[in-house]
Amino acid sequence: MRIAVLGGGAWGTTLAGLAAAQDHQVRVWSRSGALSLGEVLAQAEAVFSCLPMAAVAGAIDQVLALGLPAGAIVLNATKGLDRRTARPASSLWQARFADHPLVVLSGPNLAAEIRAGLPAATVVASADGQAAGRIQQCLASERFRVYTSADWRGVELGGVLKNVIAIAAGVSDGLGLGANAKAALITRGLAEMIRVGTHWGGLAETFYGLSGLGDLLTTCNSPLSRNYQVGFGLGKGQPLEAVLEHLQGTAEGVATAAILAEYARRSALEVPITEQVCAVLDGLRPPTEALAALMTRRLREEGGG
Ligand SMILES: NC(=O)C1=CN([C@@H]2O[C@H](COP(=O)(O)OP(=O)(O)OC[C@H]3O[C@@H](n4cnc5c(N)ncnc54)[C@H](OP(=O)(O)O)[C@@H]3O)[C@@H](O)[C@H]2O)C=CC1
Ligand SMILES: O=C(CO)COP(=O)(O)O
Repeated sequence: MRIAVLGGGAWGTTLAGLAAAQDHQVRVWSRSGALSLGEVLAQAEAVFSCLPMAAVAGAIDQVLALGLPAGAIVLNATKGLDRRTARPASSLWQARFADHPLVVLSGPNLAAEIRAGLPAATVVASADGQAAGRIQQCLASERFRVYTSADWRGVELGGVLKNVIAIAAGVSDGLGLGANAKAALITRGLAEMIRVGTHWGGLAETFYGLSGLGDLLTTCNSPLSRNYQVGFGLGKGQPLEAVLEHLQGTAEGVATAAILAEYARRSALEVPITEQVCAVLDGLRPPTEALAALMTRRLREEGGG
């Protein structure tokens, strides 16, 4: 396949490497790269969008102005929410490229581990099963196992929503709260992800798969995760600005938490962990008080809803 990769960061270069290793023709567009967007898009059969969320709307405008080859598959690998619409990145692509098959790729995929040749699995999801199958064939290898799914909303939202819980898990470890606390946080975080994800049209069962629970476990447990690193720094008492200054790359959960909390307030959705993550990110509450607020919530029955 001829593949255009948008974004020369950690994830773009990693996906480009996986596709190139399967002998596909890959061209990467990044602002500092040698190729223009027009050169990268020319004759592309698939466009892999691996940009940070903040860059997606602008990139879509530029791609629209240049035009996409007919039938080219749009694959979204961004894990974030759009500040203006509170929708995930694939919605922005879908709104402007309705004639193109849309696929989302999401899973427990820390780029650094994949680049080091460690094994990983992911999910490619689409309403167009043929398009998902083409991407599956394109990327699958002995080191990268690719599953398909029809629940593209749920698959994408798993990757988006777990970033907020990963910040909370980092805070928990930064405070030294132990394994019991973190297990509780991850489990109740998954319930929160399912509450929001099903509200937005994902299937509950998808969140128990690789793109939900799988990615949640990876990012809540690995110091390689940028979102976890943000939380860990906050838990250690550092201000957000200082943590972000030293962070290598994008931590989408910081913006996602604020966008989700605002949306949840307007929609009467219960997102207690996200609310506390926001309060800590905004410097309104120290992590120990956020913990106390979660521990002293109204007592209730366990359950996802
Ligand atoms: N890293 C990972 O392990 C994974 C990341 N993701 C997701 O992929 C997305 C990208 O993450 P990642 O690659 O890690 O991020 P990085 O911070 O490593 O790289 C971001 C890339 O996007 C380019 N970029 C930044 N701003 C703009 C802009 N305004 N216009 C055009 N290009 C821009 C960057 O700059 P430049 O053009 O200067 O090169 C860089 O090439 C995120 O949504 C993340 O959640 C998903 C799975 C795994
Ligand atoms: O999404 C990821 C792994 O699946 C990457 O996580 P971070 O963005 O937190 O580094």
